[in-house]
Amino acid sequence: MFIPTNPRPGDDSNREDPMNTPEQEPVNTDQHETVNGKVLPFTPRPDSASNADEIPVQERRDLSRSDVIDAEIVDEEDAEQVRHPVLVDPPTPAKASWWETTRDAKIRPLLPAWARSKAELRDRVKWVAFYTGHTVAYHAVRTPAYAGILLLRSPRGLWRVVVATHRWVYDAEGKPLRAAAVTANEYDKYFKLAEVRAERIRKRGLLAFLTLLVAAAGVYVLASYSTGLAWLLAAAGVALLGKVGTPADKPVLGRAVVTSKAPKLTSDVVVRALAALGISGINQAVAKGQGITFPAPITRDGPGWRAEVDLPHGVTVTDVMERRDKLASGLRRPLGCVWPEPVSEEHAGRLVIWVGDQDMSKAKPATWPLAKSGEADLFKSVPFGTDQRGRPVGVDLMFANMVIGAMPRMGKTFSLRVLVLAAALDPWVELVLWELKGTGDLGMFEKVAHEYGSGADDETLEGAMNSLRRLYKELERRSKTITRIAKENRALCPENKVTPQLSRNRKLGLHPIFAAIDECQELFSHDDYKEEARKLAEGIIKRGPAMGIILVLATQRPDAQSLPPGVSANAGLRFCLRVMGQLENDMVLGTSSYKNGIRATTFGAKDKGIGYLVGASDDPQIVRGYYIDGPAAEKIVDRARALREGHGTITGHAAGEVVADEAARPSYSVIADTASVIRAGEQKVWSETLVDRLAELRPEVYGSWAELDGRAKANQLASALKPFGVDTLQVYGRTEDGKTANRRGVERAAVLAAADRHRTKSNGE
Ligand SMILES: Nc1ncnc2c1ncn2[C@@H]1O[C@H](COP(=O)(O)OP(=O)(O)OP(=O)(O)O)[C@@H](O)[C@H]1O
Repeated sequence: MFIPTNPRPGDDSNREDPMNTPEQEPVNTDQHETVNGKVLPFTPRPDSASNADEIPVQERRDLSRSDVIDAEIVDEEDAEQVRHPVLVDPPTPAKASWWETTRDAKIRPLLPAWARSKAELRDRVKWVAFYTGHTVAYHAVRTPAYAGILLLRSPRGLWRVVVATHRWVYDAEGKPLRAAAVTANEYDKYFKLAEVRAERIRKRGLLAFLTLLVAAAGVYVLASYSTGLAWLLAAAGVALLGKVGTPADKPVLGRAVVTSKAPKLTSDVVVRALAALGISGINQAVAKGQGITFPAPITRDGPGWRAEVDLPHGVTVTDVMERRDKLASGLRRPLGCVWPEPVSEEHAGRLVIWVGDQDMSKAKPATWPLAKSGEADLFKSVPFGTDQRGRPVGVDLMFANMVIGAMPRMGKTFSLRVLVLAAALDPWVELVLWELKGTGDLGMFEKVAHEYGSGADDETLEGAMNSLRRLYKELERRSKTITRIAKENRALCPENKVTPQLSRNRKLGLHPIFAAIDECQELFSHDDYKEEARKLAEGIIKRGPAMGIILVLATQRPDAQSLPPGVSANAGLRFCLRVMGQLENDMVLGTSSYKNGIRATTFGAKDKGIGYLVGASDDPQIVRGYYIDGPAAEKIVDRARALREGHGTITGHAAGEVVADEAARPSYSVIADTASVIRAGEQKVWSETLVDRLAELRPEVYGSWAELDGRAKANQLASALKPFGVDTLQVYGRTEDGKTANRRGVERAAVLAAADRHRTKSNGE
């Protein structure tokens, strides 16, 4: 299409009124023929343009009006440009070459998704093995019943065999033909058919007789050879006759596995369901018989069907997502099976509808990949749950904070527990855990937590506040350390934040800190603490991620009083299980989430542990957190404790210290610290080695010890441990360069026993 280059209003010099410019050059019509758009008659026709006076006045007015239809006024720079139209539509590009199109093409994977995922493949193999085993066992148990049924049905089978043989020998199939020949008085034909029949009876009779004879002789020979074989033959014969005598509608074998096949998803069903949503854009398009297209075939995808749909122009995926219940009704499937979602890399009208065979809440929960073995690394994604299709979903906790919100009893603590378990299985992570409901839901973590408290009383709240204060102060210390390192060696700290390498260097004290507060509303709505808690949490949530401090807040009352907006707005990860209203939904998932169709209000009472997870990937995901009950969590924590003992990272509460009030008490004890730095496999350790480790653990306390020489280090530790009843002794060992040496050291058992005594004493005080 062209833009007619109209003159500026009031610009007489450029005015292109045909009445005023009779001498104007005609436009080159050849150019019009070459373009692929609509040509506007923006100048007088060539044959008459040379003489405008020949155009009747009315026609000239019409022409000038038609010039501006569909047009846009553009600035012309000079009169020359006025005469030449400007192309609006770009010229049709030359066809892309094979090279260009294939280079941008989507490469389809060689193997289906289930064959590429180890977990899914293992799952399938397990299922096939279970299925086969179960089927065999099911039928084996019923063998006597099957034998009885076959025996009962064998006489009928024998009768059927006799009748069928008789009909075959006596040519029963030719009977209708012979009868027809008789009715039609076709004697020749009848005689021919009769001859054929006689011949058949002779041959078939002989064959039947010989077969019977051979079979009888065979059975007689085999039976006289062995009685066992005779019984076997008899049983096989009876079973065969029983099978023949079985009515078609009453099979002998029952069904070991009853499958309820989910209905197939077809394009008709999808279009019908979309048309029933009451979206005018879809309705208009469907009425015209166009508008909804399927860019890819509808396929099986995991345990369900996947349809990719291009919605009509102007209709967005959000329009559909916010009507999920209506879509489910249109598809005639339970709500928990229907999951519309956008495709972020495509346009806003590209919709994927995944329809599961089974309601998500009824599907068997997947096992947490770290449940039996393995360590976690918070610098990498940790397994959190599975999506609707059963695919694992992980979260990157490092450099993030998280908010978990839900109505009571919907799975908030269980979801938090999964994250704490992952953090516990990373031996370098310091755990700071406060459960302010007082039910002890996180009690199993006492063995590994640096700080722990459970309760709704003032003392526990004060403890939680102290933790926040400590973490807030820790931000300062860490930021100074990071700035110093970045100045000294940029390569060590390129992004001015904690790196895995820095976090492992215990001298720097930059190890990850995972702080979780369950039922955080107790702090944020407490009359005395709310202001300070808000300030501290906001500071930690904003600055903590870069410093390796992760704050996870869980609440069953996600409103402005319970979760200050400054805190919730800065959380990178959000998990919202069932909530009652738009306000709570947006509080946890972020402003406008509800409007955009991300609605945790659509979850039902049975959707425990299922929620919207935002921040873990480009698009919000529906995730069901792994289900790990109390006893299973206990076992995992035992493993985590052993792991931490091996790395010498049992500190604080787990090591028997009381770290509730930093200001009032010393936040360490040398016996607990010594116990924590002796590794699980070490029976005896040199004192100087322990002093070096203590200096790494708490540089501000033991740093000066590490500067002493070997003998002085041993003396220092000996006098520090003496009050706890731990004596030093001579220990044989090897130096770093492999030489044997006999130096002063301590016995692990003695240190652990003394630490235990100290802990009991402290708790009793
Ligand atoms: N991922 C899950 N899969 C299946 N069931 C779950 C899951 N998570 C939690 N549940 C069930 O939901 C129940 C409530 O969970 P949880 O104690 O975590 O709720 P909550 O939201 O913390 O409750 P409250 O607000 O009272 O603390 C559990 O007893 C458990 O049976």
